[in-house]
Amino acid sequence: YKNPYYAPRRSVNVHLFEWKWTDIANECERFLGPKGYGGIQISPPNENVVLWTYNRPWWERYQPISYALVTRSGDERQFADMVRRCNAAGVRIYVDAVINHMTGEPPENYGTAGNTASYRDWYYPAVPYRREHFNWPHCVIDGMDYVNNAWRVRNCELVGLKDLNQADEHVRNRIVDFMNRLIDHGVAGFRIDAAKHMWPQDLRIIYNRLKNLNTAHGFPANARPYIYQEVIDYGGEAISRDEYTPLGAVTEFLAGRELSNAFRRNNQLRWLSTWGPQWGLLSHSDSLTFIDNHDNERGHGGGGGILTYKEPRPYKGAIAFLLAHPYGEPQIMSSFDFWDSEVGPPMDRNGNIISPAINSDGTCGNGWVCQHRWRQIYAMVGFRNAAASAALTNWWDNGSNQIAFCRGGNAFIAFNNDLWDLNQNLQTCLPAGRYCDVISGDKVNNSCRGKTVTVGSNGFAQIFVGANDYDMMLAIHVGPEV
Ligand SMILES: O=C(NCCCOc1c(-c2ccc(O)c(O)c2)oc2cc(O)cc(O)c2c1=O)[C@@H]1CCCN1C(=O)/C=C/c1ccc(O)c(O)c1
Repeated sequence: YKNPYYAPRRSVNVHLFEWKWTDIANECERFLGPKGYGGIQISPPNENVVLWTYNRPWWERYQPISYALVTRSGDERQFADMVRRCNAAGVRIYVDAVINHMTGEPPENYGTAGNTASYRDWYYPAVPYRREHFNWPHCVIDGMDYVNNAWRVRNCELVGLKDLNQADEHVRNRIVDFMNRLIDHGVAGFRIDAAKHMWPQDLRIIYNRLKNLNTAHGFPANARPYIYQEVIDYGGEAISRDEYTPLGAVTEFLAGRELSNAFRRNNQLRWLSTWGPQWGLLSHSDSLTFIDNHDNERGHGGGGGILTYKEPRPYKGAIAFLLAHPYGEPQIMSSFDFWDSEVGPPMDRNGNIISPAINSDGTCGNGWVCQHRWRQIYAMVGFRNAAASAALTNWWDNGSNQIAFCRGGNAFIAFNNDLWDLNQNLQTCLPAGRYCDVISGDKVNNSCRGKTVTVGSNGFAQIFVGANDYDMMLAIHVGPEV
């Protein structure tokens, strides 16, 4: 970093949903590293079922066939190259681990059509998994089980997907071998898909058998993989995310729901002055936060009403708040454009995924949305890095939807979601000087493409955010973004 005392932590993750490994490696070097992103969640890297009958839906990657590292995103060599190049660019790789289940009905493994008693001996020969490695007797989770039968949610099939028995030593060892091979390649951690559907005590045993991170990739000695567990829990279910927080971090779905509500004006922004555990959210160190994810951007996961790229202005506002506030470990969704909840990534007629095109203005084409390349979003990554561990101070609000706060002496942000202008002389907590509003334009060679803010010797500045400005926030900060 330019100022040695100033070591902002890179912390923001981006979910490069359905991206190919070669494209990710390029994106690490040409964009994510330079912009200060901390990590990438990649799509499941292991072999999955091929569902042409549904025209290659996005969720086919959540139906494993084996733990071979071969998918439409690339093969094991390309995977290893991506992890090496991204680590070298300062961007960590987190693997979406689908270890609760395998595929739906394994058509080619059936003895006779639908007669479950005649499964052939080998189910998934490439692992191998056999009949005894799955939960029996056969049962499928139904809606009411989520509310009143924790046992069935764990031991029955999620939408008919063959349900592995993680209490079985052979199953544990196959899963651990798979995850340790990824750790050998240099990954920094895992998203545990469908964690709610596995017993915490089995997960604890599996996590404890994982290797320390690979020091050959720049991790300190004895570093443990960062684990964040997908537990969709809006309350009212038989299973609580609190069963999983002793094991690792948990996806905090309430963050996206509450901030979507607030930035849709269903709740005034002023109430966000107490944002964090006081809102019933997980404790800071347990909480992987996001506005939308691959599932609820399509309306699944019971969220509904979640802000997505389809409503850009409030979406950018909600993301800016998520990144400006010190609470939680935030993750940005980076989507492909979709028109129905099933459609998969842009592909050619042979089913090969089409790479994102990078336009001259830095945005993406070929059907990729690339939210992580939106100026208002990458600017807030730089803001969060500059804010580092500084506390939230000097909260101001106008009693409704105009708010502002400092991050110590490092950064200042103001939001206006009211229907009238914000025009106030506010304490920015920053040293005197001229600052670029990084939301309205990039800072290029010490000149501002967007608004300029002059901070006086008392830290105060005239802050203007018009009700009809292109964006609803203004953000300034000191020091290097990365
Ligand atoms: O209508 C569907 N599914 C039923 C409603 C969503 O239920 C699913 C949940 C789910 C939903 C709500 C919960 O409270 C919960 O504990 C789990 O988690 C999954 C995890 C997987 O790895 C694979 C899946 O197929 C699912 C799934 O279908 C369509 C068709 C099949 C896949 N799918 C989907 O919609 C696929 C959704 C999906 C896929 C991957 C995910 O990580 C995820 O969270 C959802």
